[in-house]
Amino acid sequence: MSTSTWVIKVGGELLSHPEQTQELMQTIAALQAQGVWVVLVHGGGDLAEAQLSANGFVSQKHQGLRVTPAEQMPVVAGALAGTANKILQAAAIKAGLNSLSVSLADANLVTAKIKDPALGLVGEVSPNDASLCNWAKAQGQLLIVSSIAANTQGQLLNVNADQAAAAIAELTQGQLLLLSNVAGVLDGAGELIETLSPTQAQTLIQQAVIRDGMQVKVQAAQALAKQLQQAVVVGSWSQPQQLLNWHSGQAFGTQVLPH
Ligand SMILES: Nc1ncnc2c1ncn2[C@@H]1O[C@H](COP(=O)(O)OP(=O)(O)O)[C@@H](O)[C@H]1O
Ligand SMILES: CC(=O)N[C@@H](CCC(=O)OP(=O)(O)O)C(=O)O
Repeated sequence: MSTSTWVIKVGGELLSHPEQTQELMQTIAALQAQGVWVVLVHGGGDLAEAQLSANGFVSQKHQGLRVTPAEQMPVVAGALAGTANKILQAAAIKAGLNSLSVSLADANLVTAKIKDPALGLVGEVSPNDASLCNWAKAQGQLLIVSSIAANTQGQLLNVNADQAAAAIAELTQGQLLLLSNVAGVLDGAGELIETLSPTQAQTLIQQAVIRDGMQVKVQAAQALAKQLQQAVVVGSWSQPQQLLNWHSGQAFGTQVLPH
């Protein structure tokens, strides 16, 4: 059986739904049995927000990205590379999956640099070394990846998890699925957009119909779709069964098209 690679990204809100988290892991086990190797990239924005607030910090977002001053980085790294990453690792173990939970800073997966000093320690990443991925794929190990990176100056960087997932999909030449707390990209009337071309996306962003975190998501999806010349799915994590249906050819969510 030939093995295909899927990079599935889940937004942090999933972590507040343990039953759905478990269902997702069971679905990943079923996909693996059908010859799909999965990398699970995760967010954890809600958790980071809660931990920052518990530590007396006020956190701000700029165009969907969390401004991350150096003094807030230990808390953000703890929430994302620690709590969120290991909650998912534990859920994978419960589902009987053989898995390894790491961050973008591990195994030279990516190179990272500061995106814009005005945003603090927010990182921008490019794919680098696929050795760990190749090994994990050969072993049939699920890889769980948090979006904490490090630059060559030894600074931890906070990377938007959709951008992290796009870099890992480029690294592995995998199919990217960005799963969030909404059915997909919605139009001005709140209806699901089934296919989204670059021109349509540009218009909807200009009209602020696509905004905040969804704008970052759509732009990451578009860049990757163009790079790999294949559609990227933006859908919901609430019905993991859709992933199995998708494997048998049934579309769900929004297909973000390369052209
Ligand atoms: N056009 C749109 N369609 C769907 N969601 C949108 C749109 N514009 C903005 N959003 C917001 O984007 C959110 C998803 O992005 P984000 O919060 O970053 O999710 P995640 O944490 O899952 O990556 C939605 O819950 C919604 O509030
Ligand atoms: C720079 C930046 O915005 N980093 C994000 C990383 C986590 C993330 O993207 O989480 P979700 O997928 O749950 O939104 C943050 O701190 O929230």
